[in-house]
Order: sequence, then C-alpha cells, then structure tokens
Amino acid sequence: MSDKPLPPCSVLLLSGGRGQRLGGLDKGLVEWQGRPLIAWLHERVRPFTDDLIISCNRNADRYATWADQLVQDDSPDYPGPLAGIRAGLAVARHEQVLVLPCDAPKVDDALINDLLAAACDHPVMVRQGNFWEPLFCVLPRAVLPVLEAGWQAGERSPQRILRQLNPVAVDCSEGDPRLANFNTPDLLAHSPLKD
Ligand SMILES: Nc1nc2c(ncn2[C@@H]2O[C@H](COP(=O)(O)OP(=O)(O)OP(=O)(O)O)[C@@H](O)[C@H]2O)c(=O)[nH]1
Ligand SMILES: [Mg+2]
Repeated sequence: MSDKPLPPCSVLLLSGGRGQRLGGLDKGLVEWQGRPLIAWLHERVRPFTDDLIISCNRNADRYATWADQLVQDDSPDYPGPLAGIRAGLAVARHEQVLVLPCDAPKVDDALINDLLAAACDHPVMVRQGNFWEPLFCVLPRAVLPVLEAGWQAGERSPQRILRQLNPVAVDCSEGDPRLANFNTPDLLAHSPLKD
C-alpha cells in the first residue's frame, strides 16, 4: 500500500441491472451475511469519500440511506453499466471517481488505496492477467465527453470504451478473492465473510 496522500474522490456504486441470475431481484438490496450488499460497500467506501453516488435503475428511494446522491437510469429497460457510469460522472463533485459494482463486498482498503493512488488523467483499472475489469476503476470526470460520444454512437461496453483511453493498470492475480462478485443465490449463500 502506498503512503502517498489519496486524492479527494467521489465514489460511484453501480447497483442497477437485470439481476437475472438472482431471479430478477434488486442486486444492491439482496442480503449477504445478514446485510444488503449495498450496506457492505457503503461501509467500505465511506471513509474515502464525502460524495457517495449510487446508480440504480429502479427503487431509488430504497437506496437513499446509503447515498449522498442517487442517480437513476433514464430508461426503464436495463441499459447496462455504462449508463450508470455516465450518469454518475455527470453529477460527481470531485475530479476523480472511484467506480465499483455493488455485488463485490470483498473489495478491501488496500485495493481501493492502490486504485486511488494511481489516479491521473487516464482511467485506472484493475487488470487480471490480460483481462481488464472495467467496473473496478477510477475515472477522471474529464472522460465523460468521450463516454457520451461513444454512447451516442451506440457503444455500450465500458471495457471497450475505457480500453481506448490508455488506462493505467492495477494488477491483481487471477482469482483474487477481493474481486469476487456475487451474481447468483448460490454464491451469496455460500461465500464466507473471510476467505
Ligand atoms: N445503473 C446500472 N447498473 C447496471 C446495469 N446493468 C448492470 N449494472 C451494474 O453493473 C454491475 C455488473 O453487472 P452484473 O453483475 O452483470 O449485473 P446484472 O446485469 O444485473 O446481472 P445478470 O442479469 O444476472 O447478468 C453490477 O454492479 C450491476 O449493478 C444497468 O442497466 N444500469
Ligand atoms: Mg456482477
């Protein structure tokens, strides 16, 4: 972990989505180890920010306790995580925005530190082997026009669009437990608090 002071940041927790593998449930509100997933993420990131943004595509009021700002997708369908990233960057109060998925409660302080310590005028993204993880990243707000232009041109993949912006990698080993995301009831039920 670096001793460098971390930049002030906004944090964007992505909590929309179809949740098909969870039987259509609202992902952030599903419980793991007795608490909603979003509560775990909130607790983890709260010390890093005074601007905690939650992106969802329905039931915004049910997320209010955990958010400084709420953004709801402007489409009733499920436009995907890039929609949430655009909406979150548009309201972020800080220049750097840490983006995390709401279903990854094992993210730890060390990983958040590594991401924020690398913040610059390019995206910073977790990389596992050759695979870039677009939803564990720090984005400068200044990339928003690029995301908007891509969106208007029909781009929907955060990974594809962020890869074009010469991202900086934070390397994690393949299978790093901190990146585990719980997409199914089975994972929720059987993932222990400590690995
Ligand atoms: N705002 C917003 N976030 C989304 C959307 N789709 C996915 N996400 C978020 O992006 C992250 C990765 O999505 P997945 O874990 O694949 O979620 P999902 O698409 O609901 O899951 P499945 O339907 O089971 O594939 C999660 O944190 C989701 O909450 C969306 O349409 N809008
Ligand atoms: Mg997931």
